[in-house]
Amino acid sequence: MASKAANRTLRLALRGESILTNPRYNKGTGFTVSERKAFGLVGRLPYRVNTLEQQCQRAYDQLASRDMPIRKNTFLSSMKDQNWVLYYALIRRHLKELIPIIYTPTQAEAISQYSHLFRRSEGLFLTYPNEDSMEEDFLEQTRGRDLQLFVCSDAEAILGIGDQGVGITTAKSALYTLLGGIHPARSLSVTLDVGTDNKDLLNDPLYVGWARKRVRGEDYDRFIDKFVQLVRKYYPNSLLHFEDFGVSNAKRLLDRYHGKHAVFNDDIQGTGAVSLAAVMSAVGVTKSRLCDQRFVIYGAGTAGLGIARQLRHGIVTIDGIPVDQATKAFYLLDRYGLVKESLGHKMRPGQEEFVRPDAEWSNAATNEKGEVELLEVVKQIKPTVLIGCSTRSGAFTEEVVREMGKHVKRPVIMPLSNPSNLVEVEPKKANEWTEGRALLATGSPFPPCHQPNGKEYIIGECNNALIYPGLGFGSMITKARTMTDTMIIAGTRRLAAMAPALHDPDLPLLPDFSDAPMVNYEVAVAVAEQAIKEGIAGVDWKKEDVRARIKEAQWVPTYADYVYDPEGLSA
Ligand SMILES: NC(=O)C1=CN([C@@H]2O[C@H](COP(=O)(O)OP(=O)(O)OC[C@H]3O[C@@H](n4cnc5c(N)ncnc54)[C@H](O)[C@@H]3O)[C@@H](O)[C@H]2O)C=CC1
Ligand SMILES: CC(=O)C(=O)O
Ligand SMILES: [Mg+2]
Repeated sequence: MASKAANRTLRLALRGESILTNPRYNKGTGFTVSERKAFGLVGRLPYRVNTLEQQCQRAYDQLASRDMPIRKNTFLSSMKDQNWVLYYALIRRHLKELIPIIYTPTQAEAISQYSHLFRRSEGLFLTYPNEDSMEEDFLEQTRGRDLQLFVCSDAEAILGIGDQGVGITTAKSALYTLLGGIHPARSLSVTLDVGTDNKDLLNDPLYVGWARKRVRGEDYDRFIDKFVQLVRKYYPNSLLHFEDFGVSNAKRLLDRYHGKHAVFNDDIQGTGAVSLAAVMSAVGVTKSRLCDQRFVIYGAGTAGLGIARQLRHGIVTIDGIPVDQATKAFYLLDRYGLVKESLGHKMRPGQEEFVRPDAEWSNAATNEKGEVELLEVVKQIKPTVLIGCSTRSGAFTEEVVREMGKHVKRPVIMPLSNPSNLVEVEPKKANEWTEGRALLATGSPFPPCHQPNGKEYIIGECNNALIYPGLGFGSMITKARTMTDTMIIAGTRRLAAMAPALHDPDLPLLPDFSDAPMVNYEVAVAVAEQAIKEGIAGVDWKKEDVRARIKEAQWVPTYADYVYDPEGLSA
């Protein structure tokens, strides 16, 4: 891979053990003969110098000898603690195979066992009882660092596995580097530990987080705000990425800080964007428009509402339909069935935007609690698009899917819940129940299905990782003061334009994850161009220079040449 990084020379003040134990600079057997002499490593390493390629081969063989995905996950996480270049170079060489190991689905298991698998911590931990020393703790980990990205989580709604106390941000940061090209030293994962309501963790004597009930209300807001203000004070041009916050906080926090700092909620905006791209690709296949669709969204929480808003925004901006009219295309369901007026206080903030009038449902069949369930909504509405983000495994039953397939030639079915075992319907079944007509996309990777004509149908992976690293990089690189909806739409359109299904309806709705670095690069370019166009960028680049600037700024996992210099870098 040709890049500036390949030819860099770094002047380092570290020697001996201190360079070998620093994952940012360690090369292991990759240190050259002259580097070994300069850095006091001749007697500390076996004789043979390996190329990065050879190191990757050895690491891959070691990885392959581990049979269970979770064992591969822990192996890779140790490797990240030892040698960043090797870790990222190895995964880049086997992207499609290894992303499911370091991300969904295996990372869900790693997070749920975090306290038991614990070896070494990564990133910054800000814990509620240490609130008074937060600034000191923050500065201790960040002082002198050129940070551009903070990925934070309070771990209340990790993927679909719920409250995990501590978790996810390191995986999301790693994907920023792998797929977006962000220098791993420029991002920091931050755990905001405000306790947990997960009884298993509270009762686990090995739990490493703060074993108290979650702090909520004003105390919670003050704690989070203190952190956000530190980011704003010390890193005013950084991007603050929120991940897997609980449904009562995710949108609220995004709204609170939007416009004040460049903030991004991945579950709301990233998921909304990738889902809109998938649906744009599907309407390309069905030769219809976004505004022709009837959308049923099952699970109206953080992701479900984010998707509904983003799809609506797409209808408004792409098809030019007024927002009130666009809203009418959406039918949301949550724990209490269809979101309709009479739900009253059961409705959570945000759902009221999409509430259906009761009168529309006066003749609908209800369950014993008076709720209109999914099957009935599908019967009445005959949706063209069915999206799941409910964490309820198997919710798209055979009856539901067959009913949908009765009325629509190419039903678009997107069961997005992660990890894989929580998927609303296995793509293989949805494919079978619609005789191969369904246009499918899932949140986690699934094997291809077989069509009745014997052809393979590859399942597009509708995961925010296909777009958030590019959205984030495009915003950061241009020092955008805020992440605007129009920047997100620009990135989404660029992603949708790369959909394989646009060229052949038998191909997947979204690009393959093995192309995710290229896809995210294109997204970053689109976002950066838009930020410059809107006048909110902190750089004054010409549009025609954006591609080269981004390429040049991307970190690639190759070894730099090192020169010993007592005045050089030491961290
Ligand atoms: N593919 C992707 O890129 C993404 C997928 N997700 C997945 O979506 C799922 C939901 O995530 P969030 O929205 O963050 O969680 P959330 O907790 O905010 O939302 C889940 C919603 O589903 C509802 N729900 C639960 N059981 C239900 C049932 N039986 N019937 C109907 N609704 C039910 C809940 O009341 C809640 O409103 C998770 O599995 C997550 O991994 C989330 C973000 C991105
Ligand atoms: C992919 C993701 O962000 C989630 O499942 O929460
Ligand atoms: Mg998430």
